Amino acid sequence: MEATTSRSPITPLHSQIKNTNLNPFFTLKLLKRRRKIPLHARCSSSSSSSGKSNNQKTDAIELQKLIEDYPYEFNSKDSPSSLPRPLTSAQLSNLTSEGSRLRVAYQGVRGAYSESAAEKAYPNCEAVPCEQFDTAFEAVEKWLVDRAVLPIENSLGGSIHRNYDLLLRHRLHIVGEVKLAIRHCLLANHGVEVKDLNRVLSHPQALAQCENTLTKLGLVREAVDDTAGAAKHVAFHKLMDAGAVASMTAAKIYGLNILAQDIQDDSDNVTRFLMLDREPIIPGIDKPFKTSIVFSLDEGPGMLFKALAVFAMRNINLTKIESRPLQKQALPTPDDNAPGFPKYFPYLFYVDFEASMADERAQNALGHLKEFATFMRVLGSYPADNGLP
Ligand SMILES: O=C(O)C(=O)C[C@]1(C(=O)O)C=C[C@@H](O)C=C1
Repeated sequence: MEATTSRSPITPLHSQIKNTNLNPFFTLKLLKRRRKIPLHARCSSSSSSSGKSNNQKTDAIELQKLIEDYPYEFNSKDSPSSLPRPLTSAQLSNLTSEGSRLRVAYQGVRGAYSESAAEKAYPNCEAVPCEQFDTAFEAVEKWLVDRAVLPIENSLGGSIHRNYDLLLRHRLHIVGEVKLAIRHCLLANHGVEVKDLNRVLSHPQALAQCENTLTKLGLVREAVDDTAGAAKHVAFHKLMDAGAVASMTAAKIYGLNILAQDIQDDSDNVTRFLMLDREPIIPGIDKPFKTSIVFSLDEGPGMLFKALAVFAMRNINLTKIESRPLQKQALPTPDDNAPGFPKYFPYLFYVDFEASMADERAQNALGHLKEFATFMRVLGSYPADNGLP
């Protein structure tokens, strides 16, 4: 799988994509151009005062190239020479063939477990690094990428709450899940031994998954955005007193030494990732499906019992239940004041159950739940990953 998967040479997508308000067609093409011109490099060179005229010239050339390549996107004000020209079928077929390789957003930098999960979920995809979870959601929403693959729970560390909140705030659909065995290593620069270490850097989930080992070693934990980012930092700054908890892949990429392998507290350390898309998939009954929903209830004795009974009475197995305090900023803005949206009950319940939305039992169960739930949304109905991680 490694050999067939190429990485995006662009620097991680960051929150600047908030300002991208282009139409999807143009954004897709602009992104292809960005692959050749790293975003950060372009920003920093044009902001430096020296060589300003050179930059202006480069910008002009860039704009001219854009006008030539994408005439349909510019009106006569932008391009004095011509009115927009319709797309030719050659341009369209080019786009289709180039676009056939799926671009998949993940959070972190190269070597993160999420990158491996993206590659497992979509073999031969182009994995696109994003700085934050929110950025990955937005990248899909704004058509910068085709899908996102994000962690949702780990067998040792539990739920990734941030992603539960983001699932509600954004309008993406869960179209699949993928489970990945997480095997952590303790990494350090060459020449550094375990006894030299005072501190260790990693993602908070990874630090939590290695709690016993790190406590035994007496290392101070420092949380960073992702495991591979920790490895990169240790290597880049040539730290001699700090190690990183990350994957073997990260060790190879950043040229670090592996001081210890499999340092997670339990050998069965598995993270479940969700595959997200702009459109839902059509649920089937040809293979085992799972459905994820979120709902809220009125306050009162036995309300949750009553809600869960709609599944039990139809012999539907629940695989996960998560309750999250209702946060104003986690609400999907357009529905904020929609009738029936929870105003008083302070919790949202996220439930995964083993049935497809094409299954009559699931439809009846949700119809029943809707009769008394104050809010309900189906987050996705998708094939279950029942294979070995
Ligand atoms: O830091 C990484 O490498 C990630 O991919 C993130 C992440 C997470 O968020 O849980 C993914 C899998 C592991 O459980 C540890 C960290």
